[in-house]
Amino acid sequence: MGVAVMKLRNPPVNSLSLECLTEFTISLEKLENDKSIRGVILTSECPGIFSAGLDLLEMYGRNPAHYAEYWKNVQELWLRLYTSNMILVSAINGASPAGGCLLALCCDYRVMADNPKYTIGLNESLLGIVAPFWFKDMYVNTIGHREAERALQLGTLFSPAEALKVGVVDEVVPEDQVHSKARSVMTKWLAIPDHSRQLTKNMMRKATADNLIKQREADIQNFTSFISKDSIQKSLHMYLEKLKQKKG
Ligand SMILES: CCCCCCCCCC/C=C/CC(=O)SCCNC(=O)CCNC(=O)[C@H](O)C(C)(C)COP(=O)(O)OP(=O)(O)OC[C@H]1O[C@@H](n2cnc3c(N)ncnc32)[C@H](O)[C@@H]1OP(=O)(O)O
Repeated sequence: MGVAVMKLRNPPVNSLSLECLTEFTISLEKLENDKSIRGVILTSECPGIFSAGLDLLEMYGRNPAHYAEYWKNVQELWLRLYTSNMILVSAINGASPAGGCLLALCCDYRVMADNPKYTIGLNESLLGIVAPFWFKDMYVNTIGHREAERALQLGTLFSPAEALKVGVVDEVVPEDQVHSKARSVMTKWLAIPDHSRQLTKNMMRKATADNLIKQREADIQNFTSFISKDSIQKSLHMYLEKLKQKKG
C-alpha cells in the first residue's frame, strides 16, 4: 500500500548520534523521492526504547566545530521530518525523552504503547539545558501554550496516560497492538487524496518551519556558544554521571 516502516536501530538506546542522524535523513530523503511511498511508520527496534533523544556524547567534551556540525544535522533532520509530504505515523514502543519526543512530534499521528515505564516529553530543563525555540514551537502547536509552558519548565516526562490526556500522543494502546494500530491509522490517512492533505499539512506547518529556516545560521551559533559554556558542560557531565550511577 505504499507504506514504509522505518525502525530506529542504534543500540543500546537509539540515541541520535551524528551518524544515526545522517543516515536517518538520507533514508527519509530516499523515501520522499520514491513516488510509490505515501506513508512512513516510524518505530524502534530497541526493546523498551523509542529513542533516548540527541546523543549527549555529541554535545559533551567536543569542540565548537563539532557542535556546529552536529546541530546543522539535527536541524536538517527536523526540517525534513516536519515538512515531509508523506504521512508520518509514529509507533512509540518505548521511552521517548527530548529528541525522541521531537521525532514523534514531527509525525502526523502518534500511537503509544500502554506501559507506564515508558515516558515521553521534552525534559531538557532537567538536564540543565534549554529546548531551542523550534522544539518549543512544535510543542506549543501540539499541546497548546499553557501545557507547553508548564511541561517545558518542569521538563515533564509524561506517562502514556498523561501524554494522551495532554495531547502529546493521539492514542494509547496495549503494547502488542502498537504496530497494528499504527497500520490501521495509516490506512485511514491514506484514504485522503494526497494533494489536499499535503497542502493542508503545509498550511499548518510552514510558518513554524520557516521560522527556523530564516535563522538557521544564528540558531547554530546560539547552540554552539550555549553548549560550549563551562556551566552547561558541567550540567551535562553531572547528568551523564547520574545515568551511569543508575546502573550501579
Ligand atoms: C539560549 C538557548 C539556546 C538554545 C541552545 C540549545 C540547547 C541544547 C538543546 C539540546 C536539546 C537536547 C535534546 C536532547 O535530546 S538531550 C538528550 C536527552 N535524553 C535523555 O535525557 C535521556 C537519557 N537517558 C535515559 O533516560 C535512559 O537512558 C533511557 C533512555 C530511559 C533508557 O534507560 P535504560 O535503563 O534502558 O538505559 P541506561 O542504562 O540509562 O543507558 C544505557 C547507556 O546509554 C547511555 N545513554 C542514555 N541516553 C543517552 C543519550 N541521550 N545520549 C548518549 N548516551 C545515552 C547511558 O549513559 C548508558 O551508557 P553506558 O552503558 O553507561 O556507557
